[in-house]
Amino acid sequence: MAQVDGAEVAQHNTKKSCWIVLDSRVYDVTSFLLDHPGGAVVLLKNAGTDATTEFKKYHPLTYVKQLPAGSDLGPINPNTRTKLNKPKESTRPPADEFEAEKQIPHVSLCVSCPDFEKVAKSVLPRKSYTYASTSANYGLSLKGNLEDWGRITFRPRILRNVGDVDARRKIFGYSSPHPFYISPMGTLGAIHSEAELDVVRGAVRKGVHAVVSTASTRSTAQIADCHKEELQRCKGSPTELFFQYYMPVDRTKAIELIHIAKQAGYKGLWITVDTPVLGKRTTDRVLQAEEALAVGMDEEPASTWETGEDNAFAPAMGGRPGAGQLSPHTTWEDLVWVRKEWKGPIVLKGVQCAEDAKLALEYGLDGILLSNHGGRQLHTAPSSLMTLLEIKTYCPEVIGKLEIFLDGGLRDGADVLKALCLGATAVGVGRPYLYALAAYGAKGVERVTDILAEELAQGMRLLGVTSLDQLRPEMVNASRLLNEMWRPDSFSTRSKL
Ligand code: HEM
Ligand SMILES: Cc1cc2nc3c(=O)[nH]c(=O)nc-3n(C[C@H](O)[C@H](O)[C@H](O)COP(=O)(O)O)c2cc1C
Repeated sequence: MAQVDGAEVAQHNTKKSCWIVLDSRVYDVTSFLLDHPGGAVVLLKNAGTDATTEFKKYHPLTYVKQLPAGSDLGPINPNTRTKLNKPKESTRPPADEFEAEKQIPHVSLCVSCPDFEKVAKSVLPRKSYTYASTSANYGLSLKGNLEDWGRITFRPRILRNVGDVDARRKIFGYSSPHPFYISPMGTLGAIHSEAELDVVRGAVRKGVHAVVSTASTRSTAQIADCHKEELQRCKGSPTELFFQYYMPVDRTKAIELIHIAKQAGYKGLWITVDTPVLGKRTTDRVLQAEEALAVGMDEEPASTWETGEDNAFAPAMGGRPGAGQLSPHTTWEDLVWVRKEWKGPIVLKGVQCAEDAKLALEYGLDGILLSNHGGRQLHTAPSSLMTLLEIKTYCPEVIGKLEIFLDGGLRDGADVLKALCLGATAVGVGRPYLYALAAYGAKGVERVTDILAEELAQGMRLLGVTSLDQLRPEMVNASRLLNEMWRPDSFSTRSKL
């Protein structure tokens, strides 16, 4: 294929004709503009430029294979690179690229989880911070998640010899010094240049387990390799990786993804079930509209999958579902074929009522994660604590038979303790790890783990226990939440519970 001149590429910088250079090849992405799950604006901002660096923040280079046939126009003539346009800089690069440590507080000054958000906000590009912090509609699910932990109080016991405490917990037989794990979060390349790799490094150094997102920036195999390498360095670390699964629409791809996760050695499949379509990420929408206007477009039209039609796929950064990752058609019956493909433990991520917890047991699942996706999906969804109380009230048998996980709004070791008192196996922590990654990379991930572990151990002592097995429901007062818990009433059809 003939080489393409940089000056010619530079001229194709509009929505009528948009060319970009990726990894030394020129691509005509005009017909792809409205199909790009990340939106047309980001491509237009990079029109006529070498977008490789920007592209690699979000995608593996293999993504270019998804472009329509005929998009590859050939290699760029290396002598004409200087004639390319320069990318339009509208945001600061991620923190690690501008020597963040010189400009931000020392990591030891972050002493509680909420401290990391303040630092992250000051170093992240606005788009990335918006992506991380956004929640559904006008934010009540997120607010409920954060507040409900404070609405349960402890009933501590005294004089119990609490000199030594042991906070070890097993998730499906895999032991960790910590009863919490790192929740899966997609597109971490927008947060830190090392993305999921630094999450894994930090996790291994502290022995905390992690669940890796389908929508990760780095490939499943890269992340698994990084895990192995870090384990070599930190001999004896018990950290295991589990895989968060967004089910692709296409069955062949869906099975292929399960096999990729199996091949990479992930120990469990966390199937996300609270996202048949993407929630309304309001602040993201505002930002997208602003960006569209900045490059001379009216508000960007929603793609067909964004409006929840047939080919709805996985949520990605910025409130747009990403092609090929998420099926809105999934039903309980799909779990039957998934089980044939995946022999290890399976967890349903996003159970939000007692009826579904019971169904999960009937369908032979191994665990359930009570979660409303960090308040990013259904507006005014129940907090995971509320769902746990429902389960304890209406189908307590589920608790001994399935491993029970909770996530959403956990910001303190004491929150972890409350969940465990009420019967949780372990809990997931999301944004605090993401914000810490943004500001401090792997060091931040380590620091969050240390903070939670210290708060937890201290909480155990002050509560009067020395091991997690001693935690009991009567050690907390959940009356306020119980008062508000759902009850079958005359409006309900006969409950199956
Ligand atoms: C060349 C072919 C490209 C393909 C096939 C592609 C594909 C995708 C897909 C599938 C997603 C959804 C999330 C994911 O799966 O990771 C996405 C999101 C995104 N892409 Fe691309 N992409 C391409 C080019 C680019 C380029 C050149 C840039 C930047 C220079 C870019 C920036 C982004 C961003 C920022 C998002 C997330 C944005 C949001 O959700 O608001 N992409 N892209
Ligand atoms: C930025 C961000 C990205 C996320 N990406 C995913 C994802 O790819 N898959 C998924 O199942 N959950 C995803 N979640 C939800 C988390 O796994 C988890 O349920 C939630 O963050 C827990 O709440 P917390 O952030 O308040 O701790 C994401 C959450 C955030 C904040």
